[in-house]
Amino acid sequence: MEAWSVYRTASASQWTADQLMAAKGDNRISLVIPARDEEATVGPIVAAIRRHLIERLPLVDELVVVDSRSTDRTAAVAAAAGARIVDQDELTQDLPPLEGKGGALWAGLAGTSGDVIAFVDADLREFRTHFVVGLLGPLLLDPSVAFVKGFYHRPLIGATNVEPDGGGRVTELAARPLLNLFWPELSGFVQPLAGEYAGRRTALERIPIVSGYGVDIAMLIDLFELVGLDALAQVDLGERLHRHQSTEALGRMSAQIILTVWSRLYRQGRVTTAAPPASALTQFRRGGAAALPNLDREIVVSDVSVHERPPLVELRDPLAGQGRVPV
Ligand SMILES: O=c1ccn([C@@H]2O[C@H](COP(=O)(O)OP(=O)(O)O)[C@@H](O)[C@H]2O)c(=O)[nH]1
Ligand SMILES: O=C(O)[C@@H](COP(=O)(O)O)O[C@H]1O[C@H](CO)[C@@H](O)[C@H](O)[C@H]1O
Repeated sequence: MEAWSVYRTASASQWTADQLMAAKGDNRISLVIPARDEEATVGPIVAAIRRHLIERLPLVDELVVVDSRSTDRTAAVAAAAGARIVDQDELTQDLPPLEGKGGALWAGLAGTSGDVIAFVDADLREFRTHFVVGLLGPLLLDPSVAFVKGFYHRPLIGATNVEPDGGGRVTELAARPLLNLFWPELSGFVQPLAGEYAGRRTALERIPIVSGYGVDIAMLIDLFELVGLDALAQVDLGERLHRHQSTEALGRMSAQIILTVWSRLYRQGRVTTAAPPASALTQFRRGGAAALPNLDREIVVSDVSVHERPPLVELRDPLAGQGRVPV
């Protein structure tokens, strides 16, 4: 891990957008922002990318916000700021639905044409475009890199205080331990669940896309299996501020991540089982109607199952997708 980290860890400050413009060549670059109910933050993110990375310098060729079944004005706000809107369900034709963030990312991949695709969350505060420049650097400067994850310090912004590195709770309590135990080669990734990453289409279209919040860890594991650790990299983007979900919501996210990890272990023959794991999560919420005697809590049961779509190349051409990807 240390050897990999030494030569595959970079900093966004190592290059500028102008340098990347010179290195871009014939590469077309798509930027995809998955967004569910992000009207409060998606506009400034889109506006900054359009202003600095499209209008001032045409580094980004395609800027898409995937409207992930939002119930607010996310699509209108993003369109007004200059993004093309893709509805999460418009491209699925007769495919079974793919829920949650994974479905949004699938729509972003299927609905764009760039040779390189970068993904940025829509709930970022104080977004700056060096996030995108940082992610693109290794891909435009090193043909042996297929996929780049961002990493950053992640303050946890509470109602009354800020915990400097308290963010990334599911990363620290679930994803990092699981990866260290079962894929120690990936233990060098500082933020394995980072929502900011970029990759070559030739790789991203040859892995399955997992639904919900399993998508990020599945992508890292599946790309590691497909292209190898040497083709993966990470870039320091400084600090990331975003909207935090409740502990209850992160419990559901964690369950999806654990089920996704289990599915990879099972697929690789590293675990066998007579009884597959359940897919319902029971949680207990203060207040609400007492559901059982002496249980002064509301019982909340959630379906935390994860599903996946086959690699895009296989959906287009059933015979494609064999073997490792030439990066
Ligand atoms: O069903 C979903 C859930 C999330 N997201 C988006 O995926 C990104 C990361 O999700 P979220 O912020 O909920 O995760 P967190 O950062 O809290 O772990 C955000 O841009 C969300 O708007 C989405 O497009 N569809
Ligand atoms: O890293 C994490 O633990 C979670 C939750 O972060 P916080 O504890 O709310 O800062 O956030 C990430 O995980 C999600 C699942 O992979 C990603 O979809 C998010 O983009 C990422 O922010």
